[in-house]
Amino acid sequence: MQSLVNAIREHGIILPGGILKVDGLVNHQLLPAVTRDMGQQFAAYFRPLAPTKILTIEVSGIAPAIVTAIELNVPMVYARKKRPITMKDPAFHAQSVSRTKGGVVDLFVSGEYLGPGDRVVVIDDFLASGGTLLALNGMIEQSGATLLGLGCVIEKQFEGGREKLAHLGVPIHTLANIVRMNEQEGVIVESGR
Ligand SMILES: O=P(O)(O)OC[C@H]1O[C@H](OP(=O)(O)OP(=O)(O)O)[C@H](O)[C@@H]1O
Ligand SMILES: O=c1[nH]c(=O)c2nc[nH]c2[nH]1
Repeated sequence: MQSLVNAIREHGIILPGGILKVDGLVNHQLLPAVTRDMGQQFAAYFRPLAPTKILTIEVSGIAPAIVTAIELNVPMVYARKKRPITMKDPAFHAQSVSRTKGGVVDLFVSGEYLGPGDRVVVIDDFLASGGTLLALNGMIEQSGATLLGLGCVIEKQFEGGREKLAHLGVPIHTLANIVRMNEQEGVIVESGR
């Protein structure tokens, strides 16, 4: 997705620990044209699979997930990191590691909004180690829903997450791919795959 690649080149900053700061377009500020394009790209890719629901995780997955859900005209559900008193049983639970805040994070999805009839596409902002997508898949399995595919805005190819998700046997679609990044070369980014 060329508009995204251009925005990463313009806004992306390499931080210690292999973190790419893209707060200017994904994680803090959102750009309307680029965000709208994300939804159109994901929708075009996943529409033939006939999903009935988009699943993501708060907070940075919500924007790309909702624009995709709007394009596909299906509901979007986001996993919550703290269980609210409004969430009744059954609720599905998993854990992931927060890459930008550190520590283990609890994830909760209510059985009211995810269940055996659902055909689910998961959308998130980053595919890095793949741990977060595995955690989301764990909740899909608990619910009895069917995982159809995984979509992420930015893939960090050098972290190998795609390989760790291959056993799920579903298509993985990303919109921009960070091939590598370092002080000497900067951010080497290409369109996703
Ligand atoms: O493939 P992984 O190694 O699991 O990394 C990807 C996850 O890391 C980030 O979560 P984080 O909790 O840092 O950020 P957020 O609160 O901005 O969503 C990002 O939003 C993804 O969900
Ligand atoms: O802002 C972010 N930058 C990253 O490099 C990253 N990797 C996983 N999650 C991430 N979030």
